[in-house]
Amino acid sequence: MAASVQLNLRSFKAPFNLKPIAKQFSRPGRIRCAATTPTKRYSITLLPGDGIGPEVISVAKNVLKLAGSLEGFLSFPFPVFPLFRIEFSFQEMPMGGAALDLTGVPLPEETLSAAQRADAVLLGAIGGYKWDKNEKHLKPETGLLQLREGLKVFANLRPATVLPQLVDSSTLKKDVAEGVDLMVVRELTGGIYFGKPRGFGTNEKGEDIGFNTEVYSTHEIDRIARVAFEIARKRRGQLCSVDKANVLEASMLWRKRVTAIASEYPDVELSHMYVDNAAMQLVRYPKQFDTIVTNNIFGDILSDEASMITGSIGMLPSASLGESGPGLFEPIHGSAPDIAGQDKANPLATILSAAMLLKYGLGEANAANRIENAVLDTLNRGFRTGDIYSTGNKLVGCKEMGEEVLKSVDSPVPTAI
Ligand SMILES: NC(=O)c1ccc[n+]([C@@H]2O[C@H](COP(=O)([O-])OP(=O)(O)OC[C@H]3O[C@@H](n4cnc5c(N)ncnc54)[C@H](O)[C@@H]3O)[C@@H](O)[C@H]2O)c1
Ligand SMILES: CC(C)[C@H](C(=O)O)[C@@H](O)C(=O)O
Repeated sequence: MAASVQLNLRSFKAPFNLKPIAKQFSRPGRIRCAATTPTKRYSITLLPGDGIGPEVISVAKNVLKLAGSLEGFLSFPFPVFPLFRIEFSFQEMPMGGAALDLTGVPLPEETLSAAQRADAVLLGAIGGYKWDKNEKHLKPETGLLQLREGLKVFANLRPATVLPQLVDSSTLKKDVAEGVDLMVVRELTGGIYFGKPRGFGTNEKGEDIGFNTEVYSTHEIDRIARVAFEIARKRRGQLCSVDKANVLEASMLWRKRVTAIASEYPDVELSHMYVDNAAMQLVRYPKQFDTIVTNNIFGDILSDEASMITGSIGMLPSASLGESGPGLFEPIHGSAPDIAGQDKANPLATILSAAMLLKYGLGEANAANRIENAVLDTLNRGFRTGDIYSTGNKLVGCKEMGEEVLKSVDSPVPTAI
């Protein structure tokens, strides 16, 4: 099936539905579909990567498969029957350190072309101590940047929502963390990560230097600003643009263009904030933020900071979208080498990334909601990995957490209202 992956700005809304689960519909019985039942087929490229990447991807893949298989049933009036079926075909490809060990490069051509051909891409995480001293072009991280560039996914959405179930896991006081629901819109394919000139050299004193360039053009700022305004419009109508316009020329242009684009969105309230203040405000009073738009490097840092408000970096999903072509969906955390291979990773960020894949990548909002509700249900039933554990809950590993989410996906379908 052709990907439903165009950046459909009108369809953006907060990817996590926190409204109380009020209605419970019985899941339709298992029905053997007639051969004539229309089938939606989606090809998903899986990039497990390194460290905890394979652990969390294997869990998320099962959740995705099950959620897809439950779609297409019309449950009222009885008898139930399938209107359509969803089938996924998964292709697993090496990426990052795993690819370096296998092929000598962090993003083999075959991996990039499989990702480009897919309807959507789900990535675990890349990197690890083993490759930390590699030359730049042989670092796992370089492969990730090449992938984002190769897929042209310039808009990175990183929602940070404090779930009522996890408010005690936040490092912030309950009254500060409670109710936080923000979205960081990070520019992903420009700025200092990609700007030229860059490299190593020597200065006039003969000293070694390393240098990078923060550069943004008008069209790069305009397109990410429009994505952010569209998202803010679907949320609470407030957009805060974060920059360093008191010092950096690239930020001065950023602020000028975001202000200009604001005239297309009179219903959205725009504010500007310097990044140092934003970092402080995020821990002082995070509820003031609705949607944040910022450049590549500030978005990287602020979204990690925002993750701790929610309890753990193991909870935050992300979606990276371009104007066309497949989206890239990944948890915001890294390969966590300190806990890799120990069944300690929290798979929820990757499971929620799979939900974002369904919603933003394939337009399957119903299946996405099913997964989000299953995550809430699993937390309601008291299951916690170590990073979000608090007394009175049940401590589980990555695999068991995945099994519990599967049970919640497979149980009566909670419909959020
Ligand atoms: N998108 C990516 O693939 C990505 C993102 C960030 C970092 N990295 C890479 O990952 C490697 C490790 O980086 P780092 O240590 O700075 O960041 P990290 O996110 O891997 O880990 C930071 C801390 O958070 C914990 N953590 C992360 N994910 C977790 C999860 N799902 N469940 C429980 N705990 C979790 C880790 O155990 C660690 O203590 C580096 O090579 C880095 O470049 C990759
Ligand atoms: C691993 C690294 C290249 C990456 C980034 O800096 O974008 C990571 O920190 C992230 O946030 O996904």
